[in-house]
Amino acid sequence: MASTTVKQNTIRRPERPPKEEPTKQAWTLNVDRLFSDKRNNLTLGVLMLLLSAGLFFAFVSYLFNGQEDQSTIHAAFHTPLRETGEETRNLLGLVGAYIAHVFVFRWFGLGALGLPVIAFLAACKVAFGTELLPLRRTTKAILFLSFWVSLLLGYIVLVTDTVQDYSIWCGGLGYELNVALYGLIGWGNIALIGFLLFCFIVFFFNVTSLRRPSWMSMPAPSPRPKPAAYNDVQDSYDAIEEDRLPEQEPAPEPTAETPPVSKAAAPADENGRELTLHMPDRNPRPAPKPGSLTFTIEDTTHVTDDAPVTPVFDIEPVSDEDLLNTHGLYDPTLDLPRYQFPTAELLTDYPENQKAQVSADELEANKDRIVETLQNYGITIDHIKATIGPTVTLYEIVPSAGVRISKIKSLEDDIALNLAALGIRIIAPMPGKGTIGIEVPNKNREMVSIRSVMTSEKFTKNTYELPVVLGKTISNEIYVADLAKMPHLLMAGATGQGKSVGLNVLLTSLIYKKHPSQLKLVLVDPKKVELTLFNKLERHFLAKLPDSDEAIITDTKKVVNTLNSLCIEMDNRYNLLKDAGCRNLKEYNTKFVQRRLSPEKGHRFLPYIVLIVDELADLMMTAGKEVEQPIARLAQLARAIGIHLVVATQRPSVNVITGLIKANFPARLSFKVTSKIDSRTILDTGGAEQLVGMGDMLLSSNSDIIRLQCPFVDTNEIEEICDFVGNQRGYDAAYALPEFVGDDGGVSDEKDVDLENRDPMFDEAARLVVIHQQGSTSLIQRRLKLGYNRAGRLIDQLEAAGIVGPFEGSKAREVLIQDPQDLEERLKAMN
Ligand SMILES: Nc1ncnc2c1ncn2[C@@H]1O[C@H](COP(=O)(O)OP(=O)(O)OP(=O)(O)O)[C@@H](O)[C@H]1O
Repeated sequence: MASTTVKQNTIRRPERPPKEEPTKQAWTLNVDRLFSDKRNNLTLGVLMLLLSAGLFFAFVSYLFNGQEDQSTIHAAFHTPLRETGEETRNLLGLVGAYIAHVFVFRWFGLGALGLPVIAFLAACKVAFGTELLPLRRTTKAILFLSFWVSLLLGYIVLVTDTVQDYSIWCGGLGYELNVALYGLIGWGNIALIGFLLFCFIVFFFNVTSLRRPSWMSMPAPSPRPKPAAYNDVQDSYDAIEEDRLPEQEPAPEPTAETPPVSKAAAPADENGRELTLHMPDRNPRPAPKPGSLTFTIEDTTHVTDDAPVTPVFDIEPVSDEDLLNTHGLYDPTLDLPRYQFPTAELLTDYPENQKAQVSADELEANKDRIVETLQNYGITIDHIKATIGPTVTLYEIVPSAGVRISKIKSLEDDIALNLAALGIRIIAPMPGKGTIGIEVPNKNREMVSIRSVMTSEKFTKNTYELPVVLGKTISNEIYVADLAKMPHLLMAGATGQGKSVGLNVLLTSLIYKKHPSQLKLVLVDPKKVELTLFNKLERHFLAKLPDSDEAIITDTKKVVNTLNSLCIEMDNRYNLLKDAGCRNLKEYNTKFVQRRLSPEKGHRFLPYIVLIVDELADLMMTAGKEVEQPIARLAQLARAIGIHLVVATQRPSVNVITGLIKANFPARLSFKVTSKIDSRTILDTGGAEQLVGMGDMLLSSNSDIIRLQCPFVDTNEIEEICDFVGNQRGYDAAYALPEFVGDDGGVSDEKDVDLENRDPMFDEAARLVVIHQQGSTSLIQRRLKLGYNRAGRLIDQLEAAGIVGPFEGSKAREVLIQDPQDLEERLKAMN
């Protein structure tokens, strides 16, 4: 018998991470929570309202009584406060007088009145969540004007030598600056003050050119009634507004120097830059809100009384840089600016004693048995080392020189028998190391809580595109993968081994890391009960077919339609990427964020779409090829455009995981399966049948196989998370996938459309598609702010009226009328 020499037994216990200190992140979360409580907002808002009113009265009162109060304020520090207070004439007493003295007398004079206005607007926003005027922009304007008014009044006070009487009106700032400048440039002061105002207008309103206004060169045309059609066109063009930009940046009110221009549609030129169409407007009305609106003064010399009233389009390109300078980077999260990410507190904090408890005796006994067993088969060992994982302990052995690895592998069953434990897995050799690994399940295993992984730095600081926590490795490291890189995941496992928990963990990771504007989930659940809790995320994270009532797809027929609809979405996205000259979604979105892609050309921020199928076997049984083909197609092509698939099954047999599907899912994950054959089907190797269940799993990616313990997330934790997200303000509806007309038909036939009973928005929709030369439902939906169904009905009516062509799959419908004037005639005839 060969002698066994164990030179050194190293038993390493993984270090416990120190208990986490309350971090800065936790503090931020608390502050976020504070402001997510509407009662706090209301209280703070009302306090701010009172403050703004107080400032206003104090300032106005000071403008009139300030001079008398000045002596009281100076005396306040030398005489008892009560007496001084009684002498104060300010409506808000001594405190009001003092604050006003600083803001009005020392700084801005009359301009200080801007301050209570800013406070009032901010208070309305905090208390009622509404912006009477866009806060940031108005604040900038008011601050400038406060300073400028102080400067102008300072100049007037200086040149009229009335500082004794009127110094309060200009404030110290305006006066002193004028005094300083007067010594240097004398009368040039006023030119400088005027120039300051000019600079402000140029930058604030993004003025790029000064054109000669029409009233300088020709007499004003005599008033003449406009034909009805012209008015209609005008109204509906005005209704067609930029979707988002105006919400952030409102229009300047028209001034005397800037006759209002009505903004027609804004298509893009060949270079993808935005074009603004201006129409002469004879009835001055408030200017439309700007998206790409430029400060342009129209020359209407070509419009004479006799000329037919045809809208004249003046095309003014707005460069990407202008847009970027005016609006900054596009921020998709502004769709839901108040969205709060779910917090760690929603997850259960399990006590420490749930950690793996492997005693020294257990380790020693296992080691002795391994050594003994191997000895029985004539295998000698140089060295053995144990690493305790959450579920299993890995014994790494270095066999003596000359021992064949295949020999050890063939003894797998015997060693397992000797160790009297299920789930022995032998890894011979350990990849990248010259050792052989024997994994032995722990008697008491550790339950890896989802909270422990979600709060780990590895996850919180992770910057992957789609980070998913998969579990803990054998050496207790948290394993986070990037679903975007995987790029799809196939999951298998016999029933009750942890698949559903695994899917929940994956979804939780994504929801914890992504804003609803960045991620959409398509959930397919033929078992009908597994994913129901996620229903509450419908208006935040879910995507569905336009005509579908349920956000979670359970019906096989609908699954087929959804998969095909995703294929259309994929094709649409490829077209957008091609048009933008980008290779993948990340590049495309970066370009869009930098405002280098025009929404008018159909470009939009593209969220990631993750399709989750819980139970492929069911679908393959009922729909076979109808399901297999779109899944394979998506898996093959969709990686670059941000559509990722996670497909789970409890039956990893070859008629479910077909060659076609398998070939396109490089990353595969297996929980415990019932046979070695199943393990081979999913992982191309045995081992998964040896797992010990309850989330014990093997991940195969890039030809490596890693054993992981999946974290545990309970149903009530999922419920808490979904409530937390679902109770926040979301989108109006789930993300609409493109319509797909299956065999059963999805869009109504032309003959069903009753043109006598047209939608009230019919004319507007017609003008929109003609101006854009794009017959797309989503264009109508976006621009006219309609639901998908109504926009779909409108496009059917437009088709029936011969304005757009028939449905063409992923492409927008052809528009059959090119000239807006022809359209007006057609509409008139219809009316
Ligand atoms: N990661 C885990 N940690 C601890 N226990 C787990 C883990 N995953 C699953 N379990 C236990 O196993 C049970 C079954 O898990 P799960 O429902 O996920 O199985 P499944 O594979 O989805 O089964 P089915 O296919 O029948 O739906 C859970 O109720 C839980 O008690």
